[in-house]
Amino acid sequence: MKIGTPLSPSATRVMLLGSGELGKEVIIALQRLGAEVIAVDRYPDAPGHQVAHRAHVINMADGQALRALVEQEKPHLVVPEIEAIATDMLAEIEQAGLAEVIPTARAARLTMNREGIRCLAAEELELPTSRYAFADTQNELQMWVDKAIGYPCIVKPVMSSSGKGQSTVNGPEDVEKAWNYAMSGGRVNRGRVIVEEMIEFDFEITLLTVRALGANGEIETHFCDPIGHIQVKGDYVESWQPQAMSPEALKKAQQVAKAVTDNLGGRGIFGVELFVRGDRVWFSEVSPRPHDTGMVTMCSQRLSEFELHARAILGLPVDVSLREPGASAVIYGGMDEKGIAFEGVAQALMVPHSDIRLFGKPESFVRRRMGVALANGANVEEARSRAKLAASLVKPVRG
Ligand SMILES: Nc1ncnc2c1ncn2[C@@H]1O[C@H](COP(=O)(O)OP(=O)(O)OP(=O)(O)O)[C@@H](O)[C@H]1O
Ligand SMILES: NCC(=O)N[C@@H]1O[C@H](COP(=O)([O-])[O-])[C@@H](O)[C@H]1O
Ligand SMILES: [Mg+2]
Repeated sequence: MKIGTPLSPSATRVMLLGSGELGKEVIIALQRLGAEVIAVDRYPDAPGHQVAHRAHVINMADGQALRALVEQEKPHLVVPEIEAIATDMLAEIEQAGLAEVIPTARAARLTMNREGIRCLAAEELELPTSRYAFADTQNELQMWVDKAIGYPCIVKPVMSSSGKGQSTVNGPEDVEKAWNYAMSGGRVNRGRVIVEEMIEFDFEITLLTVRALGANGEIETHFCDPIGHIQVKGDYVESWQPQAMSPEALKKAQQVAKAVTDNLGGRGIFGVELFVRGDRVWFSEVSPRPHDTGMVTMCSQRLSEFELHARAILGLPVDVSLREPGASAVIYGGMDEKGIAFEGVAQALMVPHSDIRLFGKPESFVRRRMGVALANGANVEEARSRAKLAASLVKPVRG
């Protein structure tokens, strides 16, 4: 990979597929390393569009539109930032040698559908996961719950993220509602769900795992310190780093992460989601890209997960060391409105060792993530309370 100045023939050209809050930070990190970056998303003025060299709006699930744009822009690297992409076309693009897909087109395909990654992890790699089954109808769902999964359990569309369409089923009376909710919340209406046994975990973590070129030119695997997080309705609201865990559980978590990321291959960062109880560890899912809970690394690590991704994909050395304990807390839109404003920013920034990131999304929804508060502390508890306080002081108002 060549490092040049943007628009020069030696610059590495990178196309981000998805340009939300995570992509925006990857774009900035890439540009700081001399890359030329093209941001693509489904709507105009997405956060990453606002900082990239060029911006495009297309339906990324439309394979032909995707290929046409890749042929037009001729990126060296195509970097998926969301799951809902025409992954068959990514494979064609990779096969035809039009661009390198990060980390690989196969990783993007396997992780966009819960069925792909769950079967790989549980059946092929034999990693510990919750019990699970797939269903195409409400009757089939009920049958699997009765026969194999039991109550309580969790129902999710096979293609969804950030908790969309996900619900907990506590008894037979909840099954119909969960089925209907999954049908309305799936990304592509495939009419298929996964039902999972509810794991009673002590805590859950994201283990950021980086595959990067080492000094000898071979891929090396690096683990960041575990990130603890809290999810509400399947969407993250708070995260912190480091999450304390037993040496045994940490070892198992790293083994699981290594097995999954070795199999998926390529270069870049992965967010490996794991449930932990005592010394037991269950694999939940993996993002072959920066993870929302990893936004905490903007204040807790020497290099954020975005800088690590940028370095790894450009073939540069990485450093996953922790700088100091940190935490993040989400700022939601709280209203359905275009062009909102924020009050209380000054008050939020008066919280010691705090910072905020407002993503610049042009439209707010009640549960849309519009920003995040970050904070450091002498320990995770102090960082968490500061981040939560700072987030609570930022008040979205009608613009
Ligand atoms: N089998 C399970 N047992 C216990 N909790 C679960 C289970 N499955 C999901 N959860 C809870 O729901 C959260 C979201 O689930 P999951 O990660 O599968 O959804 P998602 O929509 O892919 O989320 P994201 O895209 O934000 O990662 C988990 O982080 C966890 O808190
Ligand atoms: N859990 C996945 C995740 O956090 N993805 C992040 O959210 C954006 C979409 O936000 P939007 O739905 O508000 O447009 C994505 O582009 C990505 O940055
Ligand atoms: Mg998840």
